[in-house]
Amino acid sequence: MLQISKITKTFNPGTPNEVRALRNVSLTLPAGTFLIVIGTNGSGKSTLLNAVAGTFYVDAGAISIAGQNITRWPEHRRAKFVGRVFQDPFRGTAPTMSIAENLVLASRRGRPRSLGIAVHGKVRDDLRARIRPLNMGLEDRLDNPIGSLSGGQRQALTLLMASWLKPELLLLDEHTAALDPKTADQVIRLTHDIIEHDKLTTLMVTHSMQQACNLGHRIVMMHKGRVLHDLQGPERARVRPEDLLSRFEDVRRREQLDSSVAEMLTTSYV
Ligand SMILES: Nc1ncnc2c1ncn2[C@@H]1O[C@H](COP(=O)(O)OP(=O)(O)OP(=O)(O)O)[C@@H](O)[C@H]1O
Repeated sequence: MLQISKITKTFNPGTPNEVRALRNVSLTLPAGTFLIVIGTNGSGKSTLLNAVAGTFYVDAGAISIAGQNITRWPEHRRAKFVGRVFQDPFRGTAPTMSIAENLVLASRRGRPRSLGIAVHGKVRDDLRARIRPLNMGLEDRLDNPIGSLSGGQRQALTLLMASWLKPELLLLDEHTAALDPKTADQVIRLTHDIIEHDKLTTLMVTHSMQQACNLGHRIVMMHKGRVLHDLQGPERARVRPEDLLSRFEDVRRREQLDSSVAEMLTTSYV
């Protein structure tokens, strides 16, 4: 269960570069909920994920995971509960270490690193069995450095590693945006299978309305640091990509109207 209560985050407060990235955002995700986050550029989607992961502390409000208030926990302490995959396939893995070594480290998240990375015998067999379902032939390349893999192969492994220990929360930030369409589809199928199989509570940011409609249980649309729409139940079940696009169009029209009104007001006062 993830509970976000009235969180706010302002970057560069009191300066000309001030950005109110999150304004009083509240969300409750019962355990096992797969939430898709969509929204206009700069609406606060990544900031929301960063706030939950502990990249920074929020200015106000509270965040709890599995009943524990983690609002003031540093990022490394939250990492035990949170698995994460970024847009950039080059983040999240150690490029000079082998596939096997990376996987062993993922399987030990939150435990001392001084244990050494012995990868032989049964451990190798277990690793092979875990990565075979990716259907990328990586089970025969356990000793290859991760840096030698393609972006899609790396992203599939990063996803596997992030979900290895069945985290309380999985955060996916546009994790297929840098992949070609075929590889993106493959990683999305894998995403669906892992989340369904392990019933992981998940927040996934995407700009693809198709992905938003095909995946998950609930869709939140953000705009200017706020949750503008929260589609659940029958409303979520009915929604189509074109419906979501028309909601974006509404936002754009309202923005245009607001700026025209502001212009008119400014003009009439000069
Ligand atoms: N570390 C930071 N310092 C200053 N401003 C930031 C920082 N992180 C985000 N912002 C600003 O906060 C706002 C929200 O950014 P965020 O990255 O959360 O948007 P987003 O919805 O993920 O956008 P996009 O869809 O374009 O990736 C933006 O105006 C962004 O420039």
